[in-house]
Formats: sequence, structure tokens, C-alpha cells
Amino acid sequence: MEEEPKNNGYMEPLRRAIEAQGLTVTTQQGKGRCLTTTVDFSPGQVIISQEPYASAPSNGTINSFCDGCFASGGLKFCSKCRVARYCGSGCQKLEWKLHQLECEALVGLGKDRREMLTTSIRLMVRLLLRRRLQYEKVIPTTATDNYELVEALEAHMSELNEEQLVLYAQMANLVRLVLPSTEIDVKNITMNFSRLACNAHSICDSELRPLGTGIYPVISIINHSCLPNSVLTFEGKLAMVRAVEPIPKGTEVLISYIETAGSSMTRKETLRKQYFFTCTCPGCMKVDAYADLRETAILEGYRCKDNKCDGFLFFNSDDRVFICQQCGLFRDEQEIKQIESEVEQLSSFAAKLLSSGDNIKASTLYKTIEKHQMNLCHSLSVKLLRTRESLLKIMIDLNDWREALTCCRLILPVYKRVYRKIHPMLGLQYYTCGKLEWFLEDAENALKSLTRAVDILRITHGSNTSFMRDLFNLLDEARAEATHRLSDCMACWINRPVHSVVPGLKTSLPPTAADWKIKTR
Ligand SMILES: C[S@@+](CC[C@H](N)C(=O)[O-])C[C@H]1O[C@@H](n2cnc3c(N)ncnc32)[C@H](O)[C@@H]1O
Repeated sequence: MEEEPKNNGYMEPLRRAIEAQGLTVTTQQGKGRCLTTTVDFSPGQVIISQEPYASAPSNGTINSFCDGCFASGGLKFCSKCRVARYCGSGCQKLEWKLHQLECEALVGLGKDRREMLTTSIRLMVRLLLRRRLQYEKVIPTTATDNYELVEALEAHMSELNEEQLVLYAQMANLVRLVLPSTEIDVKNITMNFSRLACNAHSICDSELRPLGTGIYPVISIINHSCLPNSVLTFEGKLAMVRAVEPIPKGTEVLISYIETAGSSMTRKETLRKQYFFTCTCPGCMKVDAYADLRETAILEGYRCKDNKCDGFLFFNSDDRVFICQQCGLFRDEQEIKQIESEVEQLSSFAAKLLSSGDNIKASTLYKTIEKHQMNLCHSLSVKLLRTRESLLKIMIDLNDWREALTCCRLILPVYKRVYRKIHPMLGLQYYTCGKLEWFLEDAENALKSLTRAVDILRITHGSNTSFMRDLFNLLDEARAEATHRLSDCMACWINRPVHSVVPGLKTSLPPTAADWKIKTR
């Protein structure tokens, strides 16, 4: 049901600013503000793009990123504060107005406080400093770039539990220690942390590796759906929302806030905990309750004891056994618990090995976990999927293309089931598959996989980034190589020595391109 939007001062200027882009802000009961189209959008079309109001790079031990553009490699610390890092003088100059204030605050901090400068703390410090720069008119304010828009973001303060409230208040106190002169009190900074928790976006590169965090006040008006009509990606720090299906005018723009691989129960739980709402999207409101239970059992439950049966199990709480819904075989709860606890122990050990950089030992352990899970979980299980994703990453790091490709091909059917046809994760998985096939000199399969990757990623990522240009080049190379091999093969066939023809047999026609495709499938 449509509600009359509250008469907030920022709203009319914002509406006027986005109307030329075919967008407006509406309000719905139970959802709050919604970004709504006033024109039709087609798949791949950019609906809205925005630079962050404030952002902070991740400060991991392995990877670090430029404060300006989030690039990695060849970074130099700011010589004064030795906290901010830059890829060059260009970014340093662009960031200077804000960093000048940040730098003064950071220089005076002792070692123990510097160690507390997490990405969230830095983001809040930068948010407050940007506010100050705009209030003092050092930098301009626009209808889509002002602190009022940040204050209008949903904070859900009354829904926070004690633990969250205490944590945000402690973080707010730390921010005030870094910025003692800020006009914003601890209560308001605490509320801002709560806002960031349900509005900030993780900024990722084209391959969805996290680089940092940013707050984009207009993009944050977009609500969630597990079956979204749009997708959010980043070009550097610039957030881009693109349509993934035809969106008629008058439709709400929706993106997914969470990893959607999982049952509707798991998704609902995640959304309730972090975003304080109950999802009522078509993906979560399935009318067929049995289909929902079956999906949960397949994605998150257990497999039939009989290796030849691909059935999933339902739990019978009276007898405390699991029953295969395909062949009726029972599986004991204790046996399942036993394997599950072993897998849990092995997984935490494997994760430790991985973070210590011991890829070889980690790969052996993950293979053992995979074996256990193949005995425990359905072939489309999300738990098994996660193990294979870790294995794939390790195998790529170890340059073991063959094993990596095996993993990649096992992951694909699960992605096809849990993600929509046009989804960045699916596109990127085809891309990885194609690249591995290319490395393994399988040009024909590389061509197929890369074509599928391009079909998806040109919609989710656009065509104009260096990542996509590299992908187009790789696709061209694979196409040229596959065509070359095809013509070589045909030439071999035509020029084969006469004695290779069995005397007396009728000569068959040379293979056509269509025959070749069938042959290589
Ligand atoms: C990033 S904000 C989205 C914009 C928000 N509606 C507003 O008015 O600021 C996220 C919050 O919006 C609400 N929200 C987002 N998607 C929703 C949905 N599908 N159903 C109900 N509420 C939703 C929740 O309160 C959530 O914490």
C-alpha cells in the first residue's frame, strides 16, 4: 500500500534531481522509502550511479587499498599520519581536503588507539568530517550529496539488542576520542553506527572481492528482494545499479542485500537479524509449502545413505531418524551428528591453515572435508558448495588448473539452481571456468563458457570497464583459436592421405561446423 511520503526537507530537491533519470522516491507501508521508476528500463541499463558520501578501504593484513580509488599495489603511506595510503599523488591531492582534517586527528593518536582504527571507525570519522566540510562550505552540497540524506537513513535504534547498543556506543566513544572537536554527540554517533549497519555497502571489485565500505545515501533508498530486478556493482568506488530484467515504469527498483544462496528460511533469518524486516518477496512467499521444505532439505539438509540414490531427507522427530524422500531409506541422526561434528572441526582447522597461507595442507584438508560432505550432504548442498569454493580458490592460487576446473564445474550446477539467470556470481563462475579451459588449451569449451559469461556480465557489469574489455579480448582470442582449430581439422580431413580411405568404402562428407560442435560437446 502506498503511503504519503513524510514532508522531509531533503525530499523535494532529491526528487527533482533524480526525475531526469526516470526515478522518484515513493513510500510503502512496512517498507519505508522506495526508489521507483518513472520510465521503462531495459536489462543492462544503468538505473542510478553514485559516488560514496564517505568511504573507507579495508585494512586487511594481506591486501591494502588506496584511500582515494581503492586500487591495490604500489601504495605509499601518508608521510604524516602513516594511516592513509595512496596509489599516487593524483589520489592524494583529490582526497586532501578531507584527509587534511583526518590526518590532524590521526597524528595525535597513540599506538593502542591507532590499532583500533577499523574500517567502520574510519568510515564514521570520514563521514563526520565530510559533514563538517559541507557545513563550512569548503566543499559543495547538492540534492543527492548532503548530510540530511544520511540522517534520513533507517537506523532501527529501537530494535537493537543490548549487546549491539553497547558495541555501537563504545565505537562512538572511540570516534569522539579521534575527533574531540566534533559537534555530534555520542548518542548521535551511536545512531549513525546503527544506520551504517543496515545501509552501508561493501565495495567490491569486478570479481566481487571486497575492497572497503561506503555509504551511498540515494542508493540506500533501494529496498531488498531475494529475486531482485536490479544489481549493484562498483567501478572503483562508484556504485552502479543496473536493471537485470525489463523494468516497466512505476516499478520499485530492488536489489539483493544478502547472499541469496540458501533456503528462504535462512535468508529471512539473515534479513531479520541485520535489516530488521521480514522478507515478503516472491522468492520468500512461496505458495507451495512442500516445495519450500524440499528446497531447504536439498540446499541445507542431508543426502540419502545409498550413494546411488540422489534423494534428500526429511526428519521424523518421533523416531529421530531421517527418511529419504526418494527411496524411503532411513538414516540415523547420531551418524549424521557424528560426521557433522568431524566436518566442523576439520573446517575450523582448514580455515586456520588457509589464513596462515599454507595452501598445500589446506587443500588436502578441504578435499577430506569435501569427501565427508559428499557422504553427508545433497549434491546441491550450500555447505558442500562453500567447501568447493574454498578449494577452487586454493587450486587457482596453486596454479593447479585441472583441479580448479573440476571444482568450477561442480559449482556451476548449484549456482544455476540458487541464482537467477542473470546474476554476477553465475557470470563470474562461467568466466573462471572459461579462463581455466583456456589455460588448459580447451579453446572450444573456453569459447562456450566465456560466451555465457559475457551474456550475463555485460548486463550486470556493463561493457565499459577494463575487466569487461579484458573479458571481450579473451573471448575474441578463444573464438579465433577455436575457429583456427576447426579449419585445421577440416583441412586435415580433406587432405588426409588417400591410403587412409578404406578401399571400397563410400567416402563420407567432411564434418561441418555443426558436426564439430556435437563432437566436442
Ligand atoms: C537500505 S534501507 C532501504 C531504504 C529504506 N526503505 C528507507 O526508507 O530508508 C534498508 C531498510 O529498508 C527496509 N527494507 C528494505 N527492504 C525491505 C523489504 N523488502 N521489505 C520491508 N522492508 C524493507 C528495512 O527497514 C531495512 O532495514
